Amino acid sequence: MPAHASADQSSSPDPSPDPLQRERAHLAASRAALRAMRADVESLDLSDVTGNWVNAAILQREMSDRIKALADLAHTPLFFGRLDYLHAPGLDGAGDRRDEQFYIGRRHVHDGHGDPMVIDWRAPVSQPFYRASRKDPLDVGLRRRFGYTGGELTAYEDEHLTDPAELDTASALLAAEIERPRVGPMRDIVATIQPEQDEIVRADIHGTVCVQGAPGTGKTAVGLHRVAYLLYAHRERLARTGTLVIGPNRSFLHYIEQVLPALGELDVAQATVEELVSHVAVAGADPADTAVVKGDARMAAVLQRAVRSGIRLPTEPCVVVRGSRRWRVPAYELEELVQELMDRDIRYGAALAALPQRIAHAVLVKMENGGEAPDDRVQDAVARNPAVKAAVKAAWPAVDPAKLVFRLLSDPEFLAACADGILTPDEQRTVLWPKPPRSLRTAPWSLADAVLIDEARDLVERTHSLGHVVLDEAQDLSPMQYRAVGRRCTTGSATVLGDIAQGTTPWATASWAEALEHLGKPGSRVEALTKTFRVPSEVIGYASRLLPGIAPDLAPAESVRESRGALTVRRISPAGPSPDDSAADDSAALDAASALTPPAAPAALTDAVVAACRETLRQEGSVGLIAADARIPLLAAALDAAGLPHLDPGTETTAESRLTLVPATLAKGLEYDYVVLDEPAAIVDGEPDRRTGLRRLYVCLTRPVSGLTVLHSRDLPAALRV
Ligand SMILES: Nc1ncnc2c1ncn2[C@@H]1O[C@H](COP(=O)(O)OP(=O)(O)OP(=O)(O)O)[C@@H](O)[C@H]1O
Repeated sequence: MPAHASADQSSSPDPSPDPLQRERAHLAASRAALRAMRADVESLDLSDVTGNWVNAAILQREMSDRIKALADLAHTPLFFGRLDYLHAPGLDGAGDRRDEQFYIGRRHVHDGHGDPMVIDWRAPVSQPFYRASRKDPLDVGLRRRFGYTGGELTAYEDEHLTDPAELDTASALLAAEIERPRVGPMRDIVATIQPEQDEIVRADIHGTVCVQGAPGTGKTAVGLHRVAYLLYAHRERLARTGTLVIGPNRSFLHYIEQVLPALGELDVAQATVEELVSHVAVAGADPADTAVVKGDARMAAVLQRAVRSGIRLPTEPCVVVRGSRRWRVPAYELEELVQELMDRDIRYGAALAALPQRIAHAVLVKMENGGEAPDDRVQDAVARNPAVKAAVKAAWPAVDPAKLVFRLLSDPEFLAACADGILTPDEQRTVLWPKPPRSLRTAPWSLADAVLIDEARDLVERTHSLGHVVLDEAQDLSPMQYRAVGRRCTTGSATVLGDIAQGTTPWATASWAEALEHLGKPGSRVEALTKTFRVPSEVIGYASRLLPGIAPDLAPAESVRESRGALTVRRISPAGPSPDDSAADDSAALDAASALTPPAAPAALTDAVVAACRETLRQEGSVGLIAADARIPLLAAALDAAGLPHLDPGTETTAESRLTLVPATLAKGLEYDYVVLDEPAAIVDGEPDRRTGLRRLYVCLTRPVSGLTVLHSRDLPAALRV
């Protein structure tokens, strides 16, 4: 692929013979056009068009969003690619210009005549930028990628896809983008989306897509670009129905929250599962075995019974007195009405709202038979009659979801009645609170309890469903949590992203087929991403040694990074680092030696970790010190004592502050140029079982982009010793 980086600075009249100058001229003209578009919007006078203040406020907001979207961000290139078609393509998305050359960028820019200067990356005409290949050029003669330095267009790279003489070489610009040091929040990848990723980004909105991807294969990036794509392709529909991105915790959401705004999409909600089900304040945590049972899909059946447990078939008639007359609906007729509602597949609350109307209707029929001519207003009045209300209350009592779950968890007899044949007696004992709380307010609600309440709420009243939901780190959800997410997209679709090998909850899913079933999207397609953009080969090779033990069905990822990455595994003896301490394979010998020596004093390890952080900070980019949660306070104090400022994972790294101290349980989804990993054995021990511990370690080992330093005083897990 011919690459060009230098410009001929000659001042020849436009069009310049130097292609780079011509491209710069197009960039300057596009920027001017964007400024003009923005000025147009800013100068619109809304005073005539807005009939009332509500409309005015809405329009004003739309306008200010549009003005924001039209900002020319100095460090975000306006276009990053060019496609020269062999023939004029279908004009969909390209305005009415009958040209074969298109500049591809983050947003659409047109000139004063309405002719496109830059085409949105999501338009159909841009798609071949991501998909065209020598094998299938998709009518593209030339694909040009642009390189920028500090907002200046400084290079370009050409691929003549139909030229058999041109060699197929790797893109240096793509490699540079992948290798670029990471500081600050996650950034978009629009310029370098890969074909297999693009397939997922542009998948049809009607279907749910599940992506199994190894660490760093771009699952999160793909999910976010997919939302941006869907908002472009189905803007009106999704503006009505809404989109939501669900992530594992706030630090993670903070890390990704800039990506969609950078793509011009400001209106996407982001939440954790906990936030979705925040009907009660979560104050407690369940022991693992309790959480597993509470998260089991069988709990849905228990709740179904519990919600309906108060229904009673009437045995008394309902007598309505109106004026001087009494109307009597006999018990058998009421029973039929209740039975019919029980048989129908409608929400408990909808049936509760329908029953008084049904009874009132029965009264009205009797009135008509008695020679009266009642209208709808009479029916409403009868439905509100105290006798009808009392009959409804006796047959179909209102259900408060939180109270219901409270009762289930504190009343063994009620639980036994609802769980009979569904949960074993042992399981029932497991879910009961050891000491029933006094009141709803003082109950030690756990996240699993909040999910149960959410399920009960949905049985009473249908949960609002969105147009599209992206669920990241999906492997960690319990079946009941999948159901909670699933009911938020019953009428829409979902993008489910995860990695079975990174499942670190006791209820983590064993298979995507099962997860999709619980989500209510059985049989959805599952795609695999296997090329890691983050983790260098040396490091992914090392971490993948854990795979046979933690997810035997998964193949190791392949790294697309140019740099093999630096991997150092060092045992710290009580006296300090061992003399020979550079490469991974040293650890086996060192481990063998350690059988004779007592475990290293933690102080020596901590000193070595602080020294490694200081050393690593000499290089450009971000540094993450990842350690077992229990070791965080000690390490924080040691870093403070050494005068090394450090951040929490939720805080953005900046050029001045590049070191983040990361508890192992918060490392998921994050990445750093360099990772210093403290005492793997402590990370494994931090989890309730060994497999989960090793999975947590796998997550931690796969956070670095360029280098990994593992420091340990205790033995490494066997798979990592050789
Ligand atoms: N096509 C691409 N071009 C350039 N960079 C990419 C591309 N795809 C992914 N990346 C980069 O690779 C890194 C990992 O991506 P991402 O975090 O989305 O992976 P992931 O699969 O969600 O990882 P994990 O499972 O570890 O959470 C990010 O820095 C992302 O920007």
